[in-house]
Amino acid sequence: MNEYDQLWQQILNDLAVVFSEELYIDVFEPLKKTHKYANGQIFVLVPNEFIKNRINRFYINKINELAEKHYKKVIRFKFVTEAELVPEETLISPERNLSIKYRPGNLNRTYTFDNFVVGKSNNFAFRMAMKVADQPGTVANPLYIFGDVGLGKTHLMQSIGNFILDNDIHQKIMYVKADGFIEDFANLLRRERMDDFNQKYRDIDVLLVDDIQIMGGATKTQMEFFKLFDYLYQQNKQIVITSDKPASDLKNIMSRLTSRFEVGLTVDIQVPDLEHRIEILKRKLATESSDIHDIPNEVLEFIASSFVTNIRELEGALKRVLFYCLANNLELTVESVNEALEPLLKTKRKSDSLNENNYDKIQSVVSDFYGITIDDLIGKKRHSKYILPRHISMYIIKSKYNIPYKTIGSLFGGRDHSTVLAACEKIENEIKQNLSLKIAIDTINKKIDHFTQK
Ligand SMILES: Nc1ncnc2c1ncn2[C@@H]1O[C@H](COP(=O)(O)OP(=O)(O)OP(=O)(O)O)[C@@H](O)[C@H]1O
Repeated sequence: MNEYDQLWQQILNDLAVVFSEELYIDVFEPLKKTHKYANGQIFVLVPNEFIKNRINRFYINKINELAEKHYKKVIRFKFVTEAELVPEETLISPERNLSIKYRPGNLNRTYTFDNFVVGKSNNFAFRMAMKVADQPGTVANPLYIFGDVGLGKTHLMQSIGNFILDNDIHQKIMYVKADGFIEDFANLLRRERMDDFNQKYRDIDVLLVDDIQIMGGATKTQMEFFKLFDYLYQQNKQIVITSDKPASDLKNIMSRLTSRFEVGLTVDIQVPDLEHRIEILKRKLATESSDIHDIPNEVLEFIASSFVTNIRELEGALKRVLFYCLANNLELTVESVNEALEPLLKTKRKSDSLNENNYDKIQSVVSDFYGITIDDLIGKKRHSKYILPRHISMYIIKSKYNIPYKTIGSLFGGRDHSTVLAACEKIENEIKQNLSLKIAIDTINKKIDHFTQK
């Protein structure tokens, strides 16, 4: 018996106690085995629509609650009839010629909830994404996911699409990067093929738009996107958007759009801590097709400590280590891994130390400009003569280097993510209304450019 059948058996035992014998025999007894497991869902085959509807209407919440109790992880049960198990391939027209990796709607099938490693930094985002996928269009619309580069926004967004498609293969999902949308819209203007455009974007159930910040400045595209957004929203079609910043921070995106983004639910993904990064490495290692499936802990720790802020880089480092050690027949030790990663680490060290020097320079230019000491700039004093320069320095570091808010916080005496985020937002908003502040920051920026280019 596999683990999903075991879990189902435990749930059946509980259901037999919770419900009357008559009901149990009618509804649950025929459902002996699970059919398959995919992307966080266990499928159970039911004999007919009647039983399926009965379970979905009255018992599904209890079943999922028991599943979480026994399994200790988020998992869902899905009850399907034989007729619903149409193989996906039969629904794809041959001319679409989709590769094995991609599914209808431009979805990358490798991005699933299953292989998304959950930790403190992404737990809330993950849970909300699961809820949205479970009940598209009803729980949170739009779902707005933001976070720094390479932290799993696309992965989570596409997991939603894959989950919905696993549930109902007839759902029409459309995943698009914002630049793809801009291009489609430009083609539409050139060829005046509004019907094609509308069919692609309006005749859908779920819209997933990645990296919305790229739409900044593309005013006509934004106007078209605004119309599309309203059209889908009015019909309760689920919309999911990702971005590298909160909606209120988006530059050159019209406010009627950003305010729409804020109507739903905003979740963020932070930089994972060391333990979480090691867990990600372990899970990636298990799926790598290399012969190496076991790496000493100290080696994993070494890799995870060297690549902190971007999971894409972390994955790349692991791949390089595996190839390098296999090709050179090396044992996986910290020394050989260091050797394998040396070229990557060298470039990283160079750019990190350049940037670190530049953060110092920014702090020193700002404190000079306002006639305060660096200690007061980064310290805890709450007087306004220190607070404004402190906030300005944080804002300038974020806008120049786009490093995580938490990292900026560490440059200012260990302040947390939300303090830095609030400071950056405050300055960003004030610049719009306060001309003298804008002039001051322009002047500071010129001085910084002068020093950092030396
Ligand atoms: N929690 C996670 N568990 C497993 N893999 C992850 C996780 N987070 C990110 N990844 C992996 O890291 C890589 C980068 O993730 P993804 O492309 O989703 O990041 P992103 O935030 O969308 O980046 P960008 O801002 O560049 O668009 C992907 O291969 C993804 O599978």
